[in-house]
Amino acid sequence: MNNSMITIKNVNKIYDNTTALHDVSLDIKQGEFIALVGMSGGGKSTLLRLIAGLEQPTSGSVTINDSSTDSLMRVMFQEDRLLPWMSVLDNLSFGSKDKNTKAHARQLLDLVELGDYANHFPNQLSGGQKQRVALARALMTDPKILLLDEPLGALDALTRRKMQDLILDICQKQNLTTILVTHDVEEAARMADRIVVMKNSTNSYEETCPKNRNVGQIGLVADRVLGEILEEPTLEKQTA
Ligand SMILES: Nc1ncnc2c1ncn2[C@@H]1O[C@H](COP(=O)(O)OP(=O)(O)OP(=O)(O)O)[C@@H](O)[C@H]1O
Repeated sequence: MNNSMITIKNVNKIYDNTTALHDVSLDIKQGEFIALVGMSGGGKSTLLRLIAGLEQPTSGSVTINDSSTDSLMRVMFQEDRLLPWMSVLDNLSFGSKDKNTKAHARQLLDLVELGDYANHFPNQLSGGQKQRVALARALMTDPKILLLDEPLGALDALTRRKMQDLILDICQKQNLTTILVTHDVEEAARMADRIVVMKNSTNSYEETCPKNRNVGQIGLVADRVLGEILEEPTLEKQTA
């Protein structure tokens, strides 16, 4: 049985004179957690945008192997993108008066441990709390695919670590197919089933992470991945 959720086949994405993606192929299984890492400008966010359907490839194909609905996929960004004039609860339910919608929103706030903050406004929350609201909001439509574009980049190390555990726990329990773009190789090694390194706009290196890994294994995987990333010639060398 083919249980692949996302199939990316020979994708190229060219903007004017810039090749953002070159011959990228990737098969992502249902329930798999993928981390995309690599040098700045390597095409990570571009690939995420193509998967989200926000842009189209120049050539090649991105196929989502599920009956497409609007709620299939949700993206979470580095900025929380909450509406400042709405309470936390309304940010999830978009002000809906529907009892079921509100109950679902409250359930999700409990899930992200913010049950007591439903009536707060975004400016009354810490950065980590705002990102937890953003996570709860992303889950409102019961998506099957979660796309995470550096969602923890602005958080301090301790909050970041707690958010990593929370996201992992939710993704596992809800069997979400997840793609995380991150600059933090240790975060990738801690969270992902598979790490894909974008090198010269190509996904030329992959690392499968051991299950139930310990701290030592996380460190080893992170080191190897970092070594792969740093092998890439600098931008100056590429254009020379
Ligand atoms: N809309 C656009 N128009 C023109 N060029 C773009 C556009 N979006 C991305 N690019 C270029 O494509 C390349 C890949 O960009 P992308 O943002 O995908 O990289 P990234 O790996 O996510 O980088 P970072 O880690 O810095 O966020 C870069 O050279 C970038 O300048």
